[in-house]
Amino acid sequence: MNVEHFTTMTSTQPSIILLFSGKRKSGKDYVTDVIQKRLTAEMCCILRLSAPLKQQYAKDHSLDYEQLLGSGQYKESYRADMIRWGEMKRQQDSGFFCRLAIKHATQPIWIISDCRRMSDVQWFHEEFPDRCICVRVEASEQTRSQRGWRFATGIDDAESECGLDEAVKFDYIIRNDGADDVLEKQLEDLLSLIKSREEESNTLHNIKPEK
Ligand SMILES: Nc1ncnc2c1ncn2[C@@H]1O[C@H](COP(=O)(O)OP(=O)(O)O)[C@@H](O)[C@H]1O
Ligand SMILES: C[C@@](O)(CCOP(=O)(O)OP(=O)(O)O)CC(=O)O
Repeated sequence: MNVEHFTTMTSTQPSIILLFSGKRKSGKDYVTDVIQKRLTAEMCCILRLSAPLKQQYAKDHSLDYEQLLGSGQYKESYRADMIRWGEMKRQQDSGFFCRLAIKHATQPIWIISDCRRMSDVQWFHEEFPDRCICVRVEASEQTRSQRGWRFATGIDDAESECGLDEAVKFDYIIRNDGADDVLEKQLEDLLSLIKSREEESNTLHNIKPEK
């Protein structure tokens, strides 16, 4: 699909917000990177709820922020305590990390690549009604294990990994077990859904696309 099909919004308000979730090593970062490249950096930005969390946690504990953003063991070493700290902050203010994550976003299409809790999804639906698309990335435990996942008690059986397992109506589910052709077909379908929803959003919010 050519990105020319997507209108360029003149408003600083997003026209579409893609709320991604998925288990560890399901491929959230991989899939969202591909979609953002297809939509171009001018049209679409990836926003991580974990980024402001990791930034503050790294500052408070004199840790390497860049390594916490990575996918290695360094991050895993601090995951449990970051979860604990993050949940404490959310209990005080459920939108705390959401507001920080979107603070500097200017593109018309936002990808929130790491939703984990119902409070994350609810915040975006309440702040941006009719503009959210919920996407789940799924992979088998075998595939996830091949990508380096190992079950961790207190993490893989807790809210951080299970908070969106039920009671969420996903608009689209991406099966990401490694077959490139299967993934490609799904990405094309999702891009079509994004286009149609963006057109609906423009109409609903009466925002005229640039000529
Ligand atoms: N469809 C795919 N094809 C090839 N590699 C993939 C695919 N999906 C995920 N990966 C790889 O698997 C690992 C985990 O993916 P990642 O996106 O980091 O998962 P998550 O963000 O859900 O924890 C990464 O090394 C990533 O490059
Ligand atoms: C404390 C966390 O924000 C850490 C999230 O780190 P990542 O988003 O890097 O995790 P994966 O990519 O799924 O492996 C989780 C939370 O419950 O807030």
